Amino acid sequence: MVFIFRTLFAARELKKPRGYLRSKFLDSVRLHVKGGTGGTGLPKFGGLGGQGGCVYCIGKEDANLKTVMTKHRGKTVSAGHGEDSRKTKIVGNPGSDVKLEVPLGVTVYREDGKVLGSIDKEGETVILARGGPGGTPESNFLGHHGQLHHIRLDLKLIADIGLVGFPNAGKSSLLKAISKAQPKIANYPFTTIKPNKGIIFYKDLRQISIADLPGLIEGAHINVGLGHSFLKHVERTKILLFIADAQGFQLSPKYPKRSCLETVLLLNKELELYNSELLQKPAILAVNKMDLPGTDEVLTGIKDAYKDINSVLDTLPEDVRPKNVIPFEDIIGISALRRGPGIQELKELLRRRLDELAEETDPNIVHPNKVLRQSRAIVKERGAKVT
Ligand SMILES: Nc1nc2c(ncn2[C@@H]2O[C@H](COP(=O)(O)OP(=O)(O)OP(=O)(O)O)[C@@H](O)[C@H]2O)c(=O)[nH]1
Repeated sequence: MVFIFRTLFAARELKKPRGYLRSKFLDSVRLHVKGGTGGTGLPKFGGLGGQGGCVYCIGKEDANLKTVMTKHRGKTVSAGHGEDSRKTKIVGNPGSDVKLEVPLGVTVYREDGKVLGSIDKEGETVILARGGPGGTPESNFLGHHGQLHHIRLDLKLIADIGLVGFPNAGKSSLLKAISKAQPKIANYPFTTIKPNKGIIFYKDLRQISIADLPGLIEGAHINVGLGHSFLKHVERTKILLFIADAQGFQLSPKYPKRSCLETVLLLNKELELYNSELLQKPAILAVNKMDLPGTDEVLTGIKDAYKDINSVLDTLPEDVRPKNVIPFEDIIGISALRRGPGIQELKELLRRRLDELAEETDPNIVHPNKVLRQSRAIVKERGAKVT
């Protein structure tokens, strides 16, 4: 009997979390960092102590937070102390700096929530803890301690396009169809449990990055499903690409079945509840699985609905209605499976829209969309004109 219990308990203890849940992706790391102490001066000769070294992070394209974590887990990352002043070396050498290589898209937060800086480009640096100054006559020749901080490195993927959709909509299939990424594809929700990033290559060597974010579901903003933990990655993308299953979505029999239009509005609502500023980003809607029967009518229905979406909203259940509806720049039908129809068109469209956006944000170019967006913002600010 005892043997049976022991064996059973041992088996339970040894059981590791399922492979697909053991994600290698880390998007937040906490560290304890300490700048070096300044060296002591030499009063007899007026010698100055060396400055303590700094701990800083530097942007590197292929770095990841997992490596930072494994290297420094449970330890204080400390820079070297400044050298004391000596008879033979009146000014002490500065302490050695410690450099942490971090991926692009990292924001550094201090323990009190203050943002120390962010890393968006290769080689960009942010000081995490400064070294203390060396001893001088003003400080009685005593070196000062370096800064000591608990910091958080928070990664938000930087991509040109952010792919958002409900589980099973075909995000991974689309990523695979238009880029060289190899995401996991399966016919059950939540196959994607970590963000995937792919690069779309064009014949003229142009490259566009696209991030596939794990499936959102109704209530993600209150942490239902995988919650909104991955929604932050949308913040640093330039264009949002919504993908919806033309057949609609039902998470399980206890949840209501949502039509394709309802899933799009629910996605809109989840983004709005997470951060309403996300709705200002240019957005494209791709209705997927157009190879299946009856989907042409669904696409036409959605295009018609978006011609006057506010009147359609009144006919829909209250729980799917967002306060502000995203004005999609394009609505396109695609079939992501086996690079079906619409994929090439979507690839070109993404490129065109990104180019237009770049022109819009260039202050030297007056682009019609820029004028339109600005006038929309003015109307919002001042309210509608009553005549
Ligand atoms: N018929 C058809 N099936 C598709 C198409 N695109 C994707 N699928 C199928 O839909 C299912 C889900 O596809 P995925 O690409 O894994 O969907 P996902 O949105 O990444 O799903 P999550 O990982 O759960 O977020 C798979 O069985 C795909 O084969 C399509 O264009 N046509």
